[in-house]
Amino acid sequence: MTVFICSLFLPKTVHFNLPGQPRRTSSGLERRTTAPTTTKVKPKVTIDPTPSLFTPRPDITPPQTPTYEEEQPDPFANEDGIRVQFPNDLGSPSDKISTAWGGRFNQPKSRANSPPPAAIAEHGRTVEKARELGRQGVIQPKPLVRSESHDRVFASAGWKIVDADQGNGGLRNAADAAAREGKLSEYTWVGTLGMPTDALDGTQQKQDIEDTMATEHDMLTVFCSDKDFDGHYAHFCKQILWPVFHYQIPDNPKSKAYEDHSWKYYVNVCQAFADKIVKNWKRGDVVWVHDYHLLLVPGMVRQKLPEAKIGFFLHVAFPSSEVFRCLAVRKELLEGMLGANLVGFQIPEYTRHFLQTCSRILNVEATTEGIELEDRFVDVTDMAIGIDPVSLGKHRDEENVIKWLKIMQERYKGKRLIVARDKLDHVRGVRQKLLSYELFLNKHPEWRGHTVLIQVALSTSEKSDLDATVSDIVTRVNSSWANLAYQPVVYLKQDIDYAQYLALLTIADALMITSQREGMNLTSHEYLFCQDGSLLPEKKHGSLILSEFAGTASLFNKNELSVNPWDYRQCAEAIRQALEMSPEEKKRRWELLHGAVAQHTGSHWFTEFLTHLETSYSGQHKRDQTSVPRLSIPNVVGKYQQSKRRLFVLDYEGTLVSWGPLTQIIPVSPQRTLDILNDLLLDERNTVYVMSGRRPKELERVFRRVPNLGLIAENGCFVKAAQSDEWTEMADRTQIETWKEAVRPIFTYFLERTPGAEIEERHCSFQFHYHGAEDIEAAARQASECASHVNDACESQRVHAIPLERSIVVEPIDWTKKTAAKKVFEDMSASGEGPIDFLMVVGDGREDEKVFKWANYLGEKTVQHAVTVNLGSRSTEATATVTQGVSGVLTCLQKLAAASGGA
Ligand SMILES: O=P(O)(O)OC[C@H]1O[C@H](O[C@H]2O[C@H](CO)[C@@H](O)[C@H](O)[C@H]2O)[C@H](O)[C@@H](O)[C@@H]1O
Repeated sequence: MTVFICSLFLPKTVHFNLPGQPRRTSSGLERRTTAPTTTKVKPKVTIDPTPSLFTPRPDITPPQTPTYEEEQPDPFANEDGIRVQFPNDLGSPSDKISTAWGGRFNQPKSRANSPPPAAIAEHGRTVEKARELGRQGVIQPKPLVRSESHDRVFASAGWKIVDADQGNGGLRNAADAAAREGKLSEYTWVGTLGMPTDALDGTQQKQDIEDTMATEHDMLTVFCSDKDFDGHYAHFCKQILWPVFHYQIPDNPKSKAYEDHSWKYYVNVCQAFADKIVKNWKRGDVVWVHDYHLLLVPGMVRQKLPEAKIGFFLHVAFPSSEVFRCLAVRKELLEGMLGANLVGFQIPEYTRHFLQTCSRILNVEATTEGIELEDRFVDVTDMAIGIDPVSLGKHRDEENVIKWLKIMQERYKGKRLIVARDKLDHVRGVRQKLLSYELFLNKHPEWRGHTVLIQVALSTSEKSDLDATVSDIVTRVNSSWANLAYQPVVYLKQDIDYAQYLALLTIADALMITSQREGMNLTSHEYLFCQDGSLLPEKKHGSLILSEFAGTASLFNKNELSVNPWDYRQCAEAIRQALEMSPEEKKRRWELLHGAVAQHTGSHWFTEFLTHLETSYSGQHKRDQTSVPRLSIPNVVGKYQQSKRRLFVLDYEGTLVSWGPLTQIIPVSPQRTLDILNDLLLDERNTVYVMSGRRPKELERVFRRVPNLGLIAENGCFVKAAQSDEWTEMADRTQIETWKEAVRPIFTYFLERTPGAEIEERHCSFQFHYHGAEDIEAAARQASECASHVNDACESQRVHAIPLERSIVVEPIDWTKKTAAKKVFEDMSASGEGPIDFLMVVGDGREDEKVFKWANYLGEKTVQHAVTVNLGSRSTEATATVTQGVSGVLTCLQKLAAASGGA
């Protein structure tokens, strides 16, 4: 069994050694597909000449920026040649995000802009459209900078597989840790190389790269055209999904979240992933798809492989349904995700949002466990990712980190340091942080000259005014309070290497995260780890200032200094608190925070998800109609004859008679049904209950000619015991009346806006029917809105609105067919007439599933023979099915009644 870990970027990519260009020399041999061109003497090239802030002292030599004059070790690899996975939330330090895709000198350039996007070309308005988009801030593909000779150079260049600097470091670290701990044996990554590949089309080299990735690195390479990748990643992911998932509200005039041509590229890339998976999948394999880049993949794979075990995990936030519903392709995205057997989120808030969004937009039933689709159930859960303390510990103790610590100790002697490393995009809240720091210095003159904010800011492809705004604030703060010996803000608009990063986290007095939204934030975990005092005992247990909008906050129980990044006063106060907190208080908080980090490791997350997926899959698989065996009548007859006390719980419409809409006058029960029930009741060992959504009076009328029959009405809210004329109201009347008062005006409101719809009120439920509506589609939208309103308004009242076929029903959560059946069973068991040793439940609907589940879980000790039978087409908890519908059920009951005589 192989686990396919599907993520947009593979952990490895290709480095080309071009003539006259620096040679990269991390692990792996250089390969050459075609004959090498003559290599001239290589000029000395220095990459990434990070200007140092720190004045080197003769006695302390800072680690040098590596050059490529000679074969150099990978500057980001450790001694074993293993490349360090840099901070989980941001990617590698060498990853200049703006130039990452198609911008590296040692990888081909993109053909993305040639020809122009179809939608633009089709309208014949290329220039005009481009200008218009430009005015709106949309980044258009840059002019083509490659040529045929460019392609030839790459096609004949030597190449090697190297560790990639793009992608989700948290995921990779978690997979590595799980594998190291022996919890993950066979796995294969599926992803792209994170570089343009059009230039390699038709070359042997492309095939060789694909083969090497597969055979030597267990990685399946997904190739897509540069145009598809660019439209998918730079546009649809970055301009539409990323902002919307992080609450950059599309109503904002600057929002780019409109429906545009990039959707089709998103579809194409997802399809390329799905095709690759389908081609390589074998029965029993697990497909685990990651993050917002690949939302459609689970659905696409499910279409081709209905049996596949598919998990999906969203690493970023999932917004409230009010924000998500602004996406033009909202349905498609949700349906794509629901192709999985298990959908996972970082924290409960995102899970809640997703369940609510599905219920509102897709009009499906959402329970706390997941989503009930027509033909299957999708489990939904949350489990927070974490870091890998073992490998982090190793890196933290490396010589380079210690060197940098010394440098910084010297440079910032006597200063208190607040540190941060963020992507410079709006959602990370760097602007808010700087403004809060400015306010802090204004309010607390005593801290001027003694505190420094070190902000590392990584550029992004997002061209925005944010860059300028942030630089202005930095200049303003520095010009207000700096002097020759002091600079209050050190602002690095570039990345730092891994050793510097770990040194920064170790020497800090506080880490400040002010994300406006963030899926998780593992930088804070790494910081807490580095604050254990093992390298710098005098700098330990530093404070964590953390936005309440970062997913991580939900793990920390407010032991961090929790802030709302928009509340500058609160943030400024948190800085003061962090700096002035007593050592005891810092220690107390750190221990609790560190405990949470140690408990939620990446490896734990990884294995927990796969275990949950296994359970979800087997549960769901068991319920798939095709895998539930046909009811064997001889077998049931055998059990029936062995038993002394029997209970039958039989659904009415759809099971004992053909189904009729609840609003219609109840059909007269066919004589055959009544006769069979009477035959069954001739045997004194039998007790028979019929359960229905109908009102008590209706059931009484229908079954008046079946004396001694027990009845369960209104889906479990009323029970009439067999041999009794009295109804017992199971539900709490006051509670019912209270929520009905809240629901009534909501129903009336939507009724007025849905011509042709009608409301049906029962004792314990309300139903909004729209099968007679003039415009069914509009009515379905109104009904789903109505259900959301009811669910919001009555959240605390133990009632829920559920979409049904052309209606929604609002009914209590605590009284169901299951609770009624259970009560009947318990009362009979307590009656002193001996245990029930035969229980048969037959039904066809959603409500009956709960009864099946209850009956199956009773176990042999409680009831020797429990038979649960489903005759619907849905996935089911029942242990058997009948395929001939009502007639099949009646035949079975008839045979049982006949078998009584022979007992
Ligand atoms: O920038 P992208 O290539 O689109 O990827 C988005 C980010 O993905 C990763 O971060 C996300 O996952 C982290 C681990 O689960 C989580 O802590 C974080 O909040 C998420 O945003 C990746 O680590 C980042 O570098 C990417 O920017």
